[in-house]
Amino acid sequence: MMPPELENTNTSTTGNIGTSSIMLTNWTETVTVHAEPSVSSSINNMSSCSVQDQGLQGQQEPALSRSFTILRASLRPVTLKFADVAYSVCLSTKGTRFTSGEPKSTRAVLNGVSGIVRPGELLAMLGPSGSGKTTLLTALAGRLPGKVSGSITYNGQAFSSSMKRITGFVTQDDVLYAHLTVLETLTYAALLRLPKKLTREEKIEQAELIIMELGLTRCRNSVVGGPLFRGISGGERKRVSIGQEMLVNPSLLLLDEPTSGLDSTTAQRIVATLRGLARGGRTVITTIHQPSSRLYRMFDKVVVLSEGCPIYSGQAGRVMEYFESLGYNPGFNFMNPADFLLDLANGLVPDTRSQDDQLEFHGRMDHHEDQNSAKQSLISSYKSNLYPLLISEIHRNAQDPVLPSSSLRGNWWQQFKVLLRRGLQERKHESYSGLRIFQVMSVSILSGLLWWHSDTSHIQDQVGLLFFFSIFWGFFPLFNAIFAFPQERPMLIKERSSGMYRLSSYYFARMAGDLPMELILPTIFVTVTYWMGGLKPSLITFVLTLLIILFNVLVSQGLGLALGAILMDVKQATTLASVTMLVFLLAGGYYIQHIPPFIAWLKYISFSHYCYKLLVGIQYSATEVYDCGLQMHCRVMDFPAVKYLGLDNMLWDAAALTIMLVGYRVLAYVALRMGEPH
Ligand SMILES: Nc1ncnc2c1ncn2[C@@H]1O[C@H](COP(=O)(O)OP(=O)(O)OP(=O)(O)O)[C@@H](O)[C@H]1O
Repeated sequence: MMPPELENTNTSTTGNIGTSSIMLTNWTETVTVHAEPSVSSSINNMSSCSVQDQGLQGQQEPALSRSFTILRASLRPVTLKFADVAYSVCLSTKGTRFTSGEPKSTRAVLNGVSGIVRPGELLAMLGPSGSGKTTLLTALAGRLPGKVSGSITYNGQAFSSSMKRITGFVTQDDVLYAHLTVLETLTYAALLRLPKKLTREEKIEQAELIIMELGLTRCRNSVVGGPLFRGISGGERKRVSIGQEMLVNPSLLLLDEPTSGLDSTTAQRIVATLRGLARGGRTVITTIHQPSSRLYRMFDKVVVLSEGCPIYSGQAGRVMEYFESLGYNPGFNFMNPADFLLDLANGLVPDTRSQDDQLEFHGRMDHHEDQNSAKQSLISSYKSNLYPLLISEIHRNAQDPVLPSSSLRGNWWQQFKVLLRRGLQERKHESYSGLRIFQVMSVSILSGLLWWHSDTSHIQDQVGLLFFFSIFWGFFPLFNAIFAFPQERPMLIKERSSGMYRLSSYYFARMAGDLPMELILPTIFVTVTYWMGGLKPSLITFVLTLLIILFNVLVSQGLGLALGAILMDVKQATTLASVTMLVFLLAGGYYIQHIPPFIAWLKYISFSHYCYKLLVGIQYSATEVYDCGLQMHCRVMDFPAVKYLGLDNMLWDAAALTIMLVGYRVLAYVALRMGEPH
């Protein structure tokens, strides 16, 4: 038996591209492409066969030609080799009602998988559901948490940050911003990911080209949509996800089930596009569930998995020959090779004693023992026939070009600006929502009416209004900020895993993006309630009151961001925030003035306490008096609620708030950084 991998040792790169004239299917046209005779030359001459070029051929615009030249220069051929890849997951150790106290166990998800994919090749991973395709793909993308044993090399090197930047990874679930349109989604991706040598206009033009290339023109201005409101269709979402990765012109492109849920024509077009991308000098790997024979013919190589073990790894076109040589024959000629492979991976082997009788073949489906022994036999055939040759090929010292370290992204400031603009656009519905404005306005008018023109003769009421300011503007921003990071987590993981931007530029853009609304609403609130409530009619006191409340808002927002980033779970974070705010409310110094000493320290960790103290401190001067009954005047500073606060050293209170402002935000950043997958 001639092993499929070795028979074509040299054809995978040079042969496939070299001699054939390939048909590259575009969404709008079909172009015959003549490929070049070697990988290096195919890359140098990529303009003749790359996908982007098809759009360019018709347009010939100088800006596009320039951007294309830069993109072409940024393409680095990647030879991916993986040998004996194994991966296990820890199963739950908790004793449940069904598994009372079972000892800790692990489960092998991948076991000894090997293969080679070269630039110019499209490799498909096939196997039944749960056979480990996604796990293998994630491992090859350098994104699998935990220890992966065996070796995975990219041009002979381990996965690195420069490799990360030239790798595109399309996950099975589309992670996209719901409120952005297709054009906005791809434009922001282009602005963030394309080399800094390109101008802004050139980057936008690349996004337009991808839209044309993927047949998304009709829906370019439609919003993507999410679970709560409808947007573009599932197939269009999938194409937008693929487009986002295509935009970076990745040298290595990995896709998890890019065709699932699509009609056969759309699926065919997507695979044709992938094949076109491969022929442009890229290394493309995809998992696929049930490809039609039309699709199957477009793959160069396949890896077939059965319960995490390989039963085949090599040339797609030689698969039938290989299994026939082992004595497995589908029985009829027109069977889709993919169906045959999936049957084999499930242990459903045709009965060789009566090959014509397909009823017999399917009649054996229920025989688990037979299936298991068939799988074992296929795995051992792989080990004895394919594995040794594959391993010697993997270890053969081919001249794998070393990847130069690249820094293609824009600088920190550019990333910050793009992320800020994208964030503002995505969240404008939320930030400027009428409901939120109504909520704040109604509370401010209602409290203005309740405290209508209160004066110092009702000092208890006035102090109560100041306490209400500190508490309301402690709660409101805290609960808004809690959602920020848990909601964005999938997007953050996806984009950070591909090295799209720095965490700090994202973090500062997120904070800056939230600021306008976080500051405008309390400003309106305080302006309305302050003057309606009859507080000191002094412009300076009003401005200082406003500044203290805005400061309090920022501290409270920082605490919300930190809780969200640490727990990354909205439910847990809101529970903890409610308890915290309740403690701050009670320990703030308004409701209880005789707190037992052993718990009185609580007020020192409460930002509402400091805010309240500062508000009272600037509202009343040391000599101010109030009408305390029987036509007597008492000093405000002697009023029990004010006296308890001790207003002598307010600089310390301002310093405490400043420390909290910085501390909570640093904490949020550190939590985000530590929560990143390594
Ligand atoms: N973290 C994990 N914890 C427990 N089991 C896991 C974990 N990761 C993977 N598995 C198991 O490993 C097996 C392989 O999963 P994987 O998602 O790679 O399969 P797949 O072939 O991609 O399946 P599908 O085609 O249905 O997407 C599955 O049985 C899955 O339940």
